[in-house]
Amino acid sequence: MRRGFLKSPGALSIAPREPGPSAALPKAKAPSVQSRPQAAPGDGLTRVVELHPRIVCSDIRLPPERAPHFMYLPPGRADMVFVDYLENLQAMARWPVWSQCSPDVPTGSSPLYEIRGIPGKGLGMVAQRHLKAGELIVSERPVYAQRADLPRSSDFNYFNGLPYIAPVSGLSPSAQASIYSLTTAFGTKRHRLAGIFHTNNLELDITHEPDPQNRFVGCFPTIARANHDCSPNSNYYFVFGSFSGQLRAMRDIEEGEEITISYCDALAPRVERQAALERLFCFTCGCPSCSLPEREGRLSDERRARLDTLVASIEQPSATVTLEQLRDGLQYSRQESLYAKYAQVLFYGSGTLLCRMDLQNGLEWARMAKVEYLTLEGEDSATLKALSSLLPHL
Ligand SMILES: C[S@@+](CC[C@H](N)C(=O)[O-])C[C@H]1O[C@@H](n2cnc3c(N)ncnc32)[C@H](O)[C@@H]1O
Repeated sequence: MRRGFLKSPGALSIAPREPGPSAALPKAKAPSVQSRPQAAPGDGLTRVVELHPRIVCSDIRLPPERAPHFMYLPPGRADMVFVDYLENLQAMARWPVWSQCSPDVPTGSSPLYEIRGIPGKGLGMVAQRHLKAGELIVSERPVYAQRADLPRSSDFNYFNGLPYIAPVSGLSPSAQASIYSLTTAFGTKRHRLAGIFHTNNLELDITHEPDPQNRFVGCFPTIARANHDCSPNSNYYFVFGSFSGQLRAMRDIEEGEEITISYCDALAPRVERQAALERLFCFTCGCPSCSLPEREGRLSDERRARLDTLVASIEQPSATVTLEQLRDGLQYSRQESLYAKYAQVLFYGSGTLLCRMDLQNGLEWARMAKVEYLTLEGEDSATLKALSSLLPHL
């Protein structure tokens, strides 16, 4: 099995990403310690490997180089736990980011948003005042993070929760409370911790390699409260350098409006989006795009399908699309209120135009892409930085 080695913060991805699902806050009643699953079932299988920061082997039956280990951060505290191979955790422990800042576990309160009940959706985030496009709504470290595909013994599964019980049980009480306050979409079908992480984890862009075995996910207690919309108004972005998740308004959001992100492939047809949301998050999407009447719904699907084809094609350096087709892509993204796609069309479109020496349009599109990525991802945007270093004069 290929082992991805973590790079120090600062390694950048230039590939624009789609946001994934979200995470949550501790405000509401966290179950009492007594009602939480006890760590006992996994205890006989764990072994402390290092003390500062604390690294624990989670299954001593596996060869040490293949066994998942977990590490508590920042050193001396346990606000976050990371599950990965030992070698990667040891490399990560040396990152300077852990001493640069150690934000408290978020409390969920903010003048920008309120976490409250949303009919038919459980809790959600609601803007407490007008939020401007590009405004940072939440910035937080994950409380739990892991390599997505780790080898496990057959008795470590979703039903008994053994992959999660021991790592979570060593977290600080506030970090544990923030996890246990989150919702699970899977009821009794999965162990509560497995259900919570499967419902709330978001992708962490830790490496710049497009290698599926290097996928990482993490749980952000506040961002997790953002519900889904197929044309979301905010964007989740992982900032590798500070190891934090950020939620930003992609457009102006009115006071009282729900703050939403996308959990699925926004360009898939409506039936496919709905099937994926049912399967992965156990809800039926009733967002405005999914609630369009038959004819408008079909037109929306067509625009998204054309946008999908265009984006797939301009991601290739040898794309042969016309300026007219690129402009159509911008129009479809605007019509579907897909701001992340709008930025992607500008970014890849600028590359396509520059490649065929259309300097005037290519540079203008690159300039517009910078503006969009600043709005979507802020100044730490890897795409923004890549554009700035390639075209510093823009
Ligand atoms: C990451 S959580 C979002 C926060 C969650 N509503 C809560 O109470 O903590 C994902 C879960 O929220 C609910 N949810 C999210 N978006 C929804 C939507 N558009 N319609 C209905 N339920 C939704 C589903 O139960 C889903 O499994």
